Amino acid sequence: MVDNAPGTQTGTAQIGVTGLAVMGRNLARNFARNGYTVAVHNRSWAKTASLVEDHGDEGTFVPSESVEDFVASLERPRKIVVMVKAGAATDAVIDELVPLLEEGDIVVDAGNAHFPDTVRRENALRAQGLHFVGSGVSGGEEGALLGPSIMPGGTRESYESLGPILEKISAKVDGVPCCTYVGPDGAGHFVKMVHNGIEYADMQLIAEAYDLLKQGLGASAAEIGQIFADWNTGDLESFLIEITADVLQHVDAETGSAFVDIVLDQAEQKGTGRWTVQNGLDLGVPITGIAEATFARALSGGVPQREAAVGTLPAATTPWEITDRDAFVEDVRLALYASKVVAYSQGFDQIAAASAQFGWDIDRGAMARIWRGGCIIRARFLNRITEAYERDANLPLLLADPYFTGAVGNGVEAWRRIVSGAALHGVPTPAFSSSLAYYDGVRAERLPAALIQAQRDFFGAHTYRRTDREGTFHTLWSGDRTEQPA
Ligand SMILES: NC(=O)C1=CN([C@@H]2O[C@H](COP(=O)(O)OP(=O)(O)OC[C@H]3O[C@@H](n4cnc5c(N)ncnc54)[C@H](OP(=O)(O)O)[C@@H]3O)[C@@H](O)[C@H]2O)C=CC1
Ligand SMILES: O=C(CO)[C@H](O)[C@H](O)COP(=O)(O)O
Repeated sequence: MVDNAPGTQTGTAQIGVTGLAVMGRNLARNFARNGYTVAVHNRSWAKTASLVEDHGDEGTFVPSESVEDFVASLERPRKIVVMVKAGAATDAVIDELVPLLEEGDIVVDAGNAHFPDTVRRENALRAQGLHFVGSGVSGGEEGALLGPSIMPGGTRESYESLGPILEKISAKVDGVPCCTYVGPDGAGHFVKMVHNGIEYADMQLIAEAYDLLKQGLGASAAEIGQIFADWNTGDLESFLIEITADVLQHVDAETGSAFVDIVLDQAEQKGTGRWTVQNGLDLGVPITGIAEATFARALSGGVPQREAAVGTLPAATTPWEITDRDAFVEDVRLALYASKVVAYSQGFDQIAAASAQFGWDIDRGAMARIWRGGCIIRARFLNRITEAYERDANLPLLLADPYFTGAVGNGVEAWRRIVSGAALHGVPTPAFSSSLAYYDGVRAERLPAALIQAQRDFFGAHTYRRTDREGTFHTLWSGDRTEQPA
């Protein structure tokens, strides 16, 4: 049902959506299907018109051609979801909206904004008496329509009126909404950024598992697709494993080849993975799985370097002769699971570090809970992560939770066989390998970092601490080599 023609002003809409490309269009439909009267607007009229024409019967839409009419069509306090391209487009839309709004109105940026932008925008709107909610939304086109995972930040006060609406349209797992208040200003977009970083790691690990099965067993895409389908019935059950099985079994209509074999092997990105890695460096949190996944995309797209290397750099490997196919498949599965736990453990460390740095007080168990459904990284094992943080909300390392210690410990020998086999036989596994190196690093009783500290003190008088007493020291390396308190 369409409540008004463009240009009329009823002020009856309970929520508004501006930006009606794939995500905004489906979010608007989701609100309408859940019984809300939805004001809809897009910079160019065609998208608004086609939404109303194609889906006007799904609920009550109030379409507007101008921003002024759009704002006027909303009941107060207004709740406006902005779903446009991240960056300058979002600022442009906010700048247009703000002069038309009144104290207490809520602007929700549901795009993939970079969290420092969200902090800036929240400050600016708060100074004008408005609420600004930077909210992560994950689930793609289908999730937006059927129930995404929603990660709203901003003020708690804004969540009191906005939260119930967002919870209603979100995915549900065991009746629990995949939406909760994340924390002040940029917290929601930060959590969405880390979600995407983990998404990169998960996808890279799956791609490496596929490559291992392809190169190790010489298996076809369809055969590997069947292995992934089998894995999806166990601990690895997840949206990404499920779609991987589907993609690998898909045949290109034009050539009759496996679809994956005709796709150019250069992975692109819009940038959320890169932001996650940049932030990991800023916070000093080793998110090696996410970083390797991001760099692996960069390597795949490094055409001049790849052209210079292919056929030039010696492989110097012997063929990987696998005698027990089933045992190899099981080793890859265990290595994938263990590497995946490392990537999530590192991502949750990053959330904890940012939460402490920015005073966000993010509940990591709640984040795992709202990622169980609706989003791209939804997976059975997120239940286990939720349980781990319920056991200990301040868990310093997810890997050290007894469940994960056991699960990863169970696969560690398989993991070593796979990573060493891949190195011996020249199969690139950056995320599997770096995750195992992280595991061995974080569990080591003593690290060679001691030598780095000694070197730093030698060449730059950077000082060091001792294992046997408190204090900071410097050795007179170019003098008599006595030690002095620093
Ligand atoms: N696609 C996905 O799977 C997901 C996307 N997101 C995020 O959601 C947001 C929307 O994504 P998506 O639906 O894919 O659409 P796009 O990111 O392709 O953005 C297109 C929309 O932005 C509008 N727009 C662009 N520039 C401006 C501007 N200067 N002023 C006003 N409007 C502008 C367009 O209007 P017009 O029609 O007039 O050009 C259109 O409505 C993005 O921030 C994206 O990162 C989040 C999760 C998943
Ligand atoms: O936000 C998302 C899902 O939650 C998008 O799917 C994500 O932006 C895709 O990222 P990229 O294009 O960098 O692979």
